[in-house]
Amino acid sequence: MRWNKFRLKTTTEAEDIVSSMLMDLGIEGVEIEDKVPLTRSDKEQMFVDILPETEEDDGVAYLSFYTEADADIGQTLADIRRELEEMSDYVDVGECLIEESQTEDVDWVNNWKQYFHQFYVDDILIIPSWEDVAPADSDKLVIHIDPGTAFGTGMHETTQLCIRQLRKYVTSGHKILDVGCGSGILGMLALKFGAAYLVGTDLDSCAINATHDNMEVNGISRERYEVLIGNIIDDKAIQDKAGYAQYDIVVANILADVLIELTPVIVNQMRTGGIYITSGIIDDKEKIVADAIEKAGLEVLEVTYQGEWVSVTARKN
Ligand SMILES: C[S@@+](CC[C@H](N)C(=O)[O-])C[C@H]1O[C@@H](n2cnc3c(N)ncnc32)[C@H](O)[C@@H]1O
Repeated sequence: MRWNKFRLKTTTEAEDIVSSMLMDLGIEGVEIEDKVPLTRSDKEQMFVDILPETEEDDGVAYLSFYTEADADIGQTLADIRRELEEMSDYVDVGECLIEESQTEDVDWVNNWKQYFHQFYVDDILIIPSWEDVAPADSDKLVIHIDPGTAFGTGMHETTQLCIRQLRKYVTSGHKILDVGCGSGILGMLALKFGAAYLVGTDLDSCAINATHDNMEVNGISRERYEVLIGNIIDDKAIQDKAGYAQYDIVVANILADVLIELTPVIVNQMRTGGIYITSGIIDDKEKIVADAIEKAGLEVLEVTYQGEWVSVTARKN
């Protein structure tokens, strides 16, 4: 099946109000292209720390939406033009040109799966939940994973750095806190390495279903873990739910700037002697993260590297 694509030229000033007008008229999703720099919270969700150089914001925004190729949207387009006309009395809606084109039917949510195949992190086999384990691998430590729309296939260098540190430091009976759990991959592996209980937390509500689904596929029962959604950095309710002075290991694979704010808070969740495993640190931010960790009273034990990414492991003495 093919789709019709409509691309409306407007302004960054009007993009939010025009998007919501399109949704009110029954358009189910709007793609926004503009040159407005990403906010800090955009970057945290997207896990990007260095951005390509972009052109300066010129105030122009393009809003695209799609309809089935045979849908008659003549009335909707007329309604959109009328609404834009009315809006132009109080906001600069720009040129309001609407270009129409045809596009392929691509399942954007699942398209990436064709590039995700089983792979090893040392001797751990990480396998998409839609692939089979070969008989020769049946004796291996296997993790089945489908991150859904959350982050965490295991392919990213920062995830692998954390996996190796968890393997090294988790011992039987440990209680683990996984901050920024995404697909649940790190907590799940910690449980496989012998941990007794896991609390995962993330800002992104997609992490809940992704973590539950992955735990189930890997045979981990709900009594062994829980997932909390919210920002543990400043949400006291999440901090209280996670509990204080009780984690043997806290793992956080999040961007450097978030780790700097997280560290002085999360130190309260750790028990004395507990280990803090961080990654998500691009190489030129190694020092500022290590400094923040020391400033929070932790002793840096190890710094490990993969590609341009860094992991810092520390202990609360
Ligand atoms: C790089 S992903 C890590 C996912 C997974 N743990 C892994 O290692 O593959 C970072 C995750 O941290 C989450 N995140 C960012 N800031 C956060 C915060 N303040 N509290 C909790 N989660 C946060 C993001 O939503 C994202 O899911």
